[in-house]
This record gives sequence, C-alpha cells and structure tokens, in this order.
Amino acid sequence: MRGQNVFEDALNRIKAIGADAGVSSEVVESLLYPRALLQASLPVRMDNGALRYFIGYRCQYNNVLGPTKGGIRFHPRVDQAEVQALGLWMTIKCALLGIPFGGAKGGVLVQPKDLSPMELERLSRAYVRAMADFIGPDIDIPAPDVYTNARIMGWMMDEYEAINRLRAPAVITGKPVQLGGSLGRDEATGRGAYLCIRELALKHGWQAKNIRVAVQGFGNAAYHVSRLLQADGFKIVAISDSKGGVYSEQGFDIESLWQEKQSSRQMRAVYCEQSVCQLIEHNEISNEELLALDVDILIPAALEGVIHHENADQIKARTIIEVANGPVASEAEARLEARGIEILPDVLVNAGGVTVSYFEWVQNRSGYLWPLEEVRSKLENQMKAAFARVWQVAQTEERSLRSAAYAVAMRRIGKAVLSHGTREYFTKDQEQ
Ligand SMILES: NC(=O)C1=CN([C@@H]2O[C@H](COP(=O)(O)OP(=O)(O)OC[C@H]3O[C@@H](n4cnc5c(N)ncnc54)[C@H](OP(=O)(O)O)[C@@H]3O)[C@@H](O)[C@H]2O)C=CC1
Ligand SMILES: O=C(O)CCC(=O)C(=O)O
Repeated sequence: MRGQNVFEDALNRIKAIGADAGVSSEVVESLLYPRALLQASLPVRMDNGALRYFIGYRCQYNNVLGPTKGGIRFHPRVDQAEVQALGLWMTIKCALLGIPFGGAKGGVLVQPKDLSPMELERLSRAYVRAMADFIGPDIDIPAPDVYTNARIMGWMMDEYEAINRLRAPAVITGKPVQLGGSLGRDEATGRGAYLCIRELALKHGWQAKNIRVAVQGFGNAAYHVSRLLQADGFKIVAISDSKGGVYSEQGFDIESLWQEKQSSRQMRAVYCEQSVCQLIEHNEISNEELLALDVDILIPAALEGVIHHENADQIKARTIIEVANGPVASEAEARLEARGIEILPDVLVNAGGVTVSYFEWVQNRSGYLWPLEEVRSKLENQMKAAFARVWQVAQTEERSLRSAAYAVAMRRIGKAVLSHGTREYFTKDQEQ
C-alpha cells in the first residue's frame, strides 16, 4: 500500500475503532487532522561540488498529551501521506504507553545509501536548519527511524545547538551515549517487542523451542528482537533485508549473521553494503516468499503495508508480531482475522523505542545517566503494563488486540481533550 492510501487507511482505523469503542466524535475528529506539517527543500552541497535539493517533512500530528515525539526516516519513498500516518500512529502509541508525549514523524525523500558519509552529514544538518524553529525539547522531539541512527541524531543535535547557541540534548533522542543518549536506547525497540512476545507466550503456553519464527528486515529493530528470542530458544528460520532473504529449517545464529553484515560496512560508512543473502549459503527466498512461510510467528520488521489485500490469503503464520509500523493494511487485517490469525499491533509491539526515548529525554532534563539495568527494568515494567491492559480490554470487550490498544489510547486522549476544555466539558461544568 502506497501514497495517500497509507494515511487514509490509518484514518479509517481511527474512525472505525473510535465509533466502536464509544470514543466521543469530537475526540475522534481531533485525531483526523495533523496539527502542523512542515515541508522544506534541503539544499545539500555534494562531494562533486554540485548543489542538490532534497524534500524534507516533519509532521506534528497531535500534541494533546505533550510535546510531539517521533522518528525521522531517510528513505526513497518518504512522502507527506507516510509521515502523517506515522505521526498518527506515534500519537496512539504514546497514549497507549502512558508517555506524556503527542505524536510526530519526519522524513527525507532520499536514497541515503547513495550518499557519502559527508553528504549524509550535510543532509542531516540541512534538515535541522530547515526545522530549527519547528522542533525543540518542549515542542517536538525527533529520534531515529528507518535508515537513520545514533550518529545522525548526534549531527542533528549538534546543528540545533549551534543554531540556538545553547546546550539542548533533550531536543533529540537516540543520540550516541557520549552525547547524552540513554543506555539501552539502541536495543529498546527490539527488547520491547521481545517482552511483548514473552507475555504472549505465557498467555498461550508456548514452549520457545517449538516456535518457528520468520523475520522480515534485518536492521536495528529486527536484530534485537531476533537475538533476544533466539537466546530464549525460539528458532529464527528465516530473515531478510532489502535485497532478499534466507531460509534454514535449522535456524540461524543471529549474532554471527549480524556481525557479518556489520563488517560489510565500508570504512566510515553508515549503511551495510551486503545483504543477508550474499553473506551465507542457505536457501535464498524473496521477501514475498518469507511472508508466506508456514511458521508460528511472522515478524514484519521493515516497512509498512507489506501485508495487503493481494497477499493476505497467502499468509500461513499463526501470529503476526508487528515490529514495523503499519505492516498490515486494514483490508488485509479483516481477512487475516477471519482466518483466526492473531495480530499483536505495532502501537504496542514497537513502543519500547519511544519509551526509552522518553527515559532519555527525562535523563537529559534532570542531568542523570541511568544504569542499563535501570533502563531495562523500567522498560519491562512499562511494556508489561501496556500489554496487560491491552489484553484485558481485548478479553473483556471482545475486541481484537489492535482494537483494544486503540481503544485504550483514544480513551486516554479523550480524557485529556476534555480536561483541556471543550464545549462538552464546559457544558457539564456549567450544569454542576
Ligand atoms: N528504530 C526504532 O527505534 C524504531 C523503529 N520502528 C519501526 O521498525 C521498522 C524498522 O526500523 P529500523 O529497524 O529502525 O530500521 P533500520 O534502518 O535499522 O533497518 C531497516 C531494515 O529493513 C530492511 N528493508 C528495507 N527495505 C526493505 C524491503 N523492501 N523489504 C525487506 N526489508 C527491507 C533494511 O534492509 P538493508 O539492510 O538491506 O538496508 C534493513 O535491514 C520501521 O517500520 C520503523 O518505523 C518502530 C519503532 C522504533
Ligand atoms: O523514539 C522515538 O521517539 C520514536 C521512535 C519511532 O519513530 C517509532 O516508534 O516509530
């Protein structure tokens, strides 16, 4: 699913679940419009002396619960609809986790792998120059997403501080630890997803050694969830990246595969050159084939919309764990549900990243550096509580897990909207 449809699809879910969960129409409506969107052209001097322009976006979707928060993506298919959909999902995610942030997302339309490290740094700094008045520790706080990382966050923070002539580490999270980043932020998205799977395994009585898992994507989020699952005994039988995938019934050693992929990185470069399918000799499979494998758990951990109306009927996994944002389009979801396939939704599964980003922001503002074990234990508490709430609402209200997660989040946003003072609230107040 591409283009405007991603956002339309996201809005349709809000409308359908909002009405079904008894959320007031005023609150649902407040979630249908991004509060602010900045599109900017980013001039970047290339290494050959030429000036190139890139398009950058930042969407502050909703700030009812606090300053807006969300990653920045560098990818060749970034567009306005995508950042809006991602900003909406961030809004739901932060509300579900009880984090005092609204939702945002940013992106640059670029194939970052085509840029040299110096060009990438100039692009990252150009993005912040364009957005400098739009972001801030109490306004909108970016973080990493697809094809951005701690190093890029470091450049961005540095540019923001240079423009404003002050120290402002809390303007961005996911920074290098040496620049005020939090311990444990690098693994947080994968660890949060792993904690959710562990809770789900307890509910279903799964034995890790009997569970076969296929993972689409082999970046930050996919690597950490895969290595943690493998350490518990789950068998990762398939894994892929942008160039294709590999399959082995015996399972893969995730750590050595990751180390090999990392070592294929060119000197000082940000992205890995080689694909998993070039690194090891195993049955090569396409990304489409990976999605259709007969496994217990399918983990899409790359891009949105990969399970859509055309391939939904080919999915054979018993459970889908949405580590990526928006991997299952709503049309596909209805078909999967009708076949009894369980979906643990993105707004819960991948919320570990923003949760530890919140911890980073808190540490930056208070001047602390929490030990790794403290970060991990706080993350575990937060993820378990969110999982338990979603599970309970799903059971008691007979909802899907996604519908339950959205209902919890939208009701929390609703309470905040009313507390801000709407007509409804005002009228009630007058009556008392
Ligand atoms: N990083 C974070 O903290 C968070 C990330 N997420 C979500 O998790 C997902 C992955 O993000 P993250 O791990 O950070 O990103 P990374 O940039 O670290 O990794 C992206 C991975 O996806 C692969 N990929 C890219 N395009 C495709 C494709 N068409 N088919 C299959 N694989 C592909 C890349 O392949 P290659 O290696 O070949 O480039 C890479 O392995 C995204 O949906 C993101 O929004 C959600 C919450 C937080
Ligand atoms: O860490 C953050 O602030 C945001 C992470 C993110 O972009 C996401 O959860 O999709």
